[in-house]
Amino acid sequence: MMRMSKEWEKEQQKVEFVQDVINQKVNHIQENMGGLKGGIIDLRKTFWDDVTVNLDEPDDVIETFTSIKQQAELLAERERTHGHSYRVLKQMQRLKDSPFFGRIDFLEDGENSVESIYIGIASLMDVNNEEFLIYDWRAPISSLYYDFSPGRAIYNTPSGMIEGTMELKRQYIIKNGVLKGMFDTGVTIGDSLLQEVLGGNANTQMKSIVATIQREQNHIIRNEKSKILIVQGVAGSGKTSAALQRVAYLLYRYRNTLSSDNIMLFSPNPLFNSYVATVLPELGEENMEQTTYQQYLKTRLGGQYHVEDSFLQMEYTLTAMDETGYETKMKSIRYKAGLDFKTQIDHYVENLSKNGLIFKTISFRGRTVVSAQEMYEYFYSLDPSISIPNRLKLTTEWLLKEIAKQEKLERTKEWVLNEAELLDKTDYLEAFQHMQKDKREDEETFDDADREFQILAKSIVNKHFKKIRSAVKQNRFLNIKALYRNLFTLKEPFSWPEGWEEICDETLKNLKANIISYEDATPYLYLQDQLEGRKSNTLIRHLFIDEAQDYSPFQFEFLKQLFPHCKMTILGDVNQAIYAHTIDAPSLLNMEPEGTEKIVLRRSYRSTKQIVDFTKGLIAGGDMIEPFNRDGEKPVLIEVDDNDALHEKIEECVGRLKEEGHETIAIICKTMKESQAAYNVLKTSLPAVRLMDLNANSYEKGIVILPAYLAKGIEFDAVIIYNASNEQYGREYERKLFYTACTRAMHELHLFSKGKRTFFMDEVSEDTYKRG
Ligand SMILES: Nc1ncnc2c1ncn2[C@@H]1O[C@H](COP(=O)(O)OP(=O)(O)OP(=O)(O)O)[C@@H](O)[C@H]1O
Repeated sequence: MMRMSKEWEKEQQKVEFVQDVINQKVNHIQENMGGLKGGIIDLRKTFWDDVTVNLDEPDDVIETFTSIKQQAELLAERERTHGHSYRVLKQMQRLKDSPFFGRIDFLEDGENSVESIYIGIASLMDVNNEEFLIYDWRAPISSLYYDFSPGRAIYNTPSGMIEGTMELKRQYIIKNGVLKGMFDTGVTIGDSLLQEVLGGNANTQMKSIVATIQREQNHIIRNEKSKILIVQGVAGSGKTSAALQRVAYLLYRYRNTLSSDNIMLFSPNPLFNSYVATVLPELGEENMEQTTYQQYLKTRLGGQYHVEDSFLQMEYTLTAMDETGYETKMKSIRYKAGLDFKTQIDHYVENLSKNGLIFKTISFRGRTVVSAQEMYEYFYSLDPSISIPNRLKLTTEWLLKEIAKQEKLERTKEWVLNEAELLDKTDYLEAFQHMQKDKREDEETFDDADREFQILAKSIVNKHFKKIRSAVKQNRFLNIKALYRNLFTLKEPFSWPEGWEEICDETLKNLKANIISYEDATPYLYLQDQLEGRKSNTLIRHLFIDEAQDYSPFQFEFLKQLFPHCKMTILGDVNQAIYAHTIDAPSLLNMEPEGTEKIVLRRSYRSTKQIVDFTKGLIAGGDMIEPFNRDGEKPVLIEVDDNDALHEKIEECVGRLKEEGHETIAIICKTMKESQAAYNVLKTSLPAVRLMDLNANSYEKGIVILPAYLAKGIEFDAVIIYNASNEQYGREYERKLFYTACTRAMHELHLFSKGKRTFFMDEVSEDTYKRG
């Protein structure tokens, strides 16, 4: 660091100069906004003064409506302008604290002066709006900062490549307008700023990384060409970070055509959603839509079934080994995750195109309106070359007509008369208003009492039929439940997976009880969409799938169908695949459909070199993982004999970690069951400890106990593996879960084991950890 040198002073002056400009601009905006705000308040107060309300004649009504509309538009326009100024103001305020984080001096070929480019989280022009004082980190020229060290350098602009020489690359730490640190980067010097950033405490909210984006991450962030971008990145390599900065980049690059509503992120759990929620707002952008796959399944199936939670499925697969039916469930999970099952469904649908669809009779007050048999005949009388979804549409139209006929007949029935007598005041009034409206349309005069009854009858019957009509419009006359069930009674299935009969029994039993297993939910919806037509989402134009290794090939195909016109960014790590359906299954990270580009990230930034050296020994192919050079203590393994000793040692360890200033400490267990048991004991001696459960959707600093699958994607200053024994982690299948848990640690990793430690450590070199 070049403390207090001349350069330092010059840069501090630059900070102050920029702040001055910001202040002038802020004042200017605030003055304008003050007026605008006053205007809006006045307009709201006097809204009705300028509106002419007259509802006597139809023409007057139209006029009134137009006048209200005009006034509302005026208000909306002013509010929009106000909103925009407000956002700019916020941006300025953010810039003021830390106006820039980087600088490059660039001599473009053919030019004779070097230009100093300062880079920050947003652009800033000088007071005359002529020159850039700060360039947005997403501007084309800023990519030089991320892609090159001093020397020859090149960047891409919409009008072509620009080449030149970078003479200086400098990084800054500026807090509250004061320059705190400054580093010049030579070709061989490591990233000092990154050291500084990574050395700090873990946060309960993810931070933006714009000041230190690494070259390979920049390729992900700025990729524009690929329809599908696949990122295989080792634990802690910045996949999630890259994904979020990429969202910010796309919003900037396509700011006229793309908004945050057009971007969606599938994340691993609700906790993760809150963990990443502040990154984009910090960069001055709105958050994209966020959901979990589970949430999506629940939205679509929750009304009809009890949908098994993916985490409960995981809990079962990790704890129920001794229960009967366990092997069948595991086989079922694997088969239903695969593309063979998808092909099975495709064949089934093909056959259904000829015969075999199952319909539900529509009845009203115990009588049949249209029978299932009639529907069947109508459907299959249609031209077989028309697709099933289109034939269903025609059937819907036909059904609506049949229902309308029935509805008319119903109006003279006895029950209608009875119901009319029981109507309360509001229903009566409603019907009466209808009558008034009808009267105007219809010039003939009626005896009012007679007419009144007719109208009432119509309205009563209409009300009852409304439900039927809406059900028909939603294709509820098609019996998807029965059709899915039938897949498990097929005499000649396309493929016979191992244990098929037991799988069928198990599935049918669940469906009968209105339970849909996690592994059935996707195939079920896929079948439904094949029959009813795809419910594709056209609003979303960029889809991000984080922790993609956890998706089955079937789920991925399904997602592709749901978002057909989308560009996709798929990020994950094959070594963190923790679901039963991912064992031996081809991961979508290994797939390369057409238009795919794949980027591999090998460098791990989260953990110290010592932790990475240890964790890389836990998995096959770990050698390719490169630690970022940041030092810390070696991981510690402590083997104890019994529970009492285990808890005593853990308590001691937590005490020490707290003393050392670690703010987020996680005691990671294998399952929720184990977490609960650990919590019950530890809560007396460590009163501050908290248990994170499935419903947790945010976390705070302190000591938490949680199962590994909930710790996915997030990080802690220190991680304690609650029981790394061979008894607890004794199946090959749990290796990746164990690896995932250990890689959550930034600074310290402590493994406790009741009895002998897991065999996953057999291959780990003894010099990468200490025994305590
Ligand atoms: N270029 C960078 N500059 C600063 N910090 C970085 C950078 N890249 C990654 N990090 C930090 O490394 C940590 C891990 O990043 P992130 O969570 O994005 O990785 P990941 O690949 O999604 O991890 P995992 O798969 O293990 O969940 C975070 O603290 C992040 O801020």
